Amino acid sequence: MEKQPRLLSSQLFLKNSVFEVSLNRVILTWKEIPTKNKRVSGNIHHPFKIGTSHSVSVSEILAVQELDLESGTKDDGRWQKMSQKPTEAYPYAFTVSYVRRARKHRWRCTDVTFFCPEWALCQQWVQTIKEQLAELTSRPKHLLVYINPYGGKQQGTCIYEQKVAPLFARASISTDVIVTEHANHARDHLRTVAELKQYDGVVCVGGDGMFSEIVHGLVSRTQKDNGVDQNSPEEKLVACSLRIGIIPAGSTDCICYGTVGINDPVTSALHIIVGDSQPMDVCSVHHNKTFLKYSVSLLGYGFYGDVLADSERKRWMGPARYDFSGFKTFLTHHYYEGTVSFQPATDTLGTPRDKSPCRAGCLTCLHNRQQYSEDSSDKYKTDTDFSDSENEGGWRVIRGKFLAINAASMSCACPRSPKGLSPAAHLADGTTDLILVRKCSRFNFLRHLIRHTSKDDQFDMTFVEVHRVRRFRFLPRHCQNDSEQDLRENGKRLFGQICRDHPARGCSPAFSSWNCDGEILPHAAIEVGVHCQLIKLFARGIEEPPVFEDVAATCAI
Ligand SMILES: Nc1ncnc2c1ncn2[C@@H]1O[C@H](COP(=O)(O)OP(=O)(O)OP(=O)(O)O)[C@@H](O)[C@H]1O
Repeated sequence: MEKQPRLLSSQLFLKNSVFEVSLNRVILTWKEIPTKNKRVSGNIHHPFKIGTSHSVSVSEILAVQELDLESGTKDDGRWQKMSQKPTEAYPYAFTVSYVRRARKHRWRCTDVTFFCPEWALCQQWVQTIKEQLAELTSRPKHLLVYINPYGGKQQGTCIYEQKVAPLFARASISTDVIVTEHANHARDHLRTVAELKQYDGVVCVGGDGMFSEIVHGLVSRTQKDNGVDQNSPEEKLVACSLRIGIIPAGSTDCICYGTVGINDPVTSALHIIVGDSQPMDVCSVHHNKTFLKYSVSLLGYGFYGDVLADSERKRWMGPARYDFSGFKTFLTHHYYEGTVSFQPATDTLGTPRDKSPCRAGCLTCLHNRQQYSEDSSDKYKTDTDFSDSENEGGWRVIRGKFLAINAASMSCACPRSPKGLSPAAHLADGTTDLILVRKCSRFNFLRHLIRHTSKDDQFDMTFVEVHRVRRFRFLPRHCQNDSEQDLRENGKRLFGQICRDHPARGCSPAFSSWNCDGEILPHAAIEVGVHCQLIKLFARGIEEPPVFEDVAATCAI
């Protein structure tokens, strides 16, 4: 890294020792100056403990504040007692609040207080650090916050007020807070009346459903403002300029887990404050040239659609409904016939079978984003006259009986399934991983499901195939010539008809439902296109754990 010129360097007092403290544009360091006694004993007994050195990246400093040693420190509008006694030689002090990495991707806010011999020096430090922070233009200053008071364990408001708002205040971020009053309140507000120009980002306090509302509101508003027709599947959508922050307060918080590595409100708040930016792909889902929904994580037909449809009918069971419906759906073992057509992602780095997952600063996403920009304009427009042959115009067509058809636009990892549905899927490479699970025995399907939680490759099975794609379509067998005015009615009719016609067939219904990021779609025949990096999150992707954490974990084993 290029050596940065020093902005300030002083000997300051901290925790009973004098430290050499220095600041450049990138880093603040403080290194203990060894005293004579310590040096002697250190050389003999603790050669590595002497002169302990700490450093913090300027981009991860939240705030700096001068302390009033007479009466305490003014923090978040409240006066607090000094925890450290000043010495006579160092009567002035300032506190730097910064991000400390804790275990398992957790971030915490830590304070360090430096004592200065002179008032002017103290002022100079505070001023210089403030100037450096002011130059970090990616940091938000004014945010629009939506809180779902009913998400997860109904703790959204409390989580925001107790854990997040004090951190925002400390970092001098102002907010306009809206507690939602009904479902789709946030989506509709964003889409219509929100004065977006005055904000640097939108924050949702809730779960994946609430995040989906924000995505729909923001993406729709951006298209409306730019005159883009969402109903046209071929239309290239305009990327949203505002970043989205997620404070996890839902039941699963899959998106937060997959973009930060942990569901922890304080960690997420700190990622927002430091102004992180993680682009994300968004899939648009259309039926019959009509826009249905956007999806950022999972589109699942068959198994995952059936589990969701069944669990929706059992809301009274609480979170246990997912286990119950999952088990029930596994036992029913329905398969669905249809045609899947897809446009494979060629010229892209990476495959769904890669061993390395998408991580912070992912080079695959960076490379594929460039590739996408270069060739998306023609690819998006050439396939409107798509025909149903085996390999036409770069499209592949597969007909069959499927237990599950899943499109994972990210790994879909969550605390329950840390690997996720497609462990090597990327957050922002302009593709989705299309996983086709063909009809097989219950035993084999169980083996496939179990592999999602083990180290074994869930795609290494004869009845499973996975393709990295830019677009795909699905047409259920029994409605290929159907206008599908009411899928569910047709499904019921066909289901009855098929059962009458083929009593020995096991009575698999003709249609499943699409599970679109946890919501049921009203149609089975859909067309899906991936829009590369359409949105940005206040996140940085999952960071590789520091080496010492790995070593510690290995030692623990
Ligand atoms: N004030 C409200 N009253 C009722 N429903 C709301 C309100 N605000 C938002 N919602 C809806 O509640 C649904 C669920 O919320 P949310 O995603 O926050 O929690 P969750 O479902 O418990 O978590 P997850 O989606 O992570 O499983 C969302 O789809 C959202 O549209």
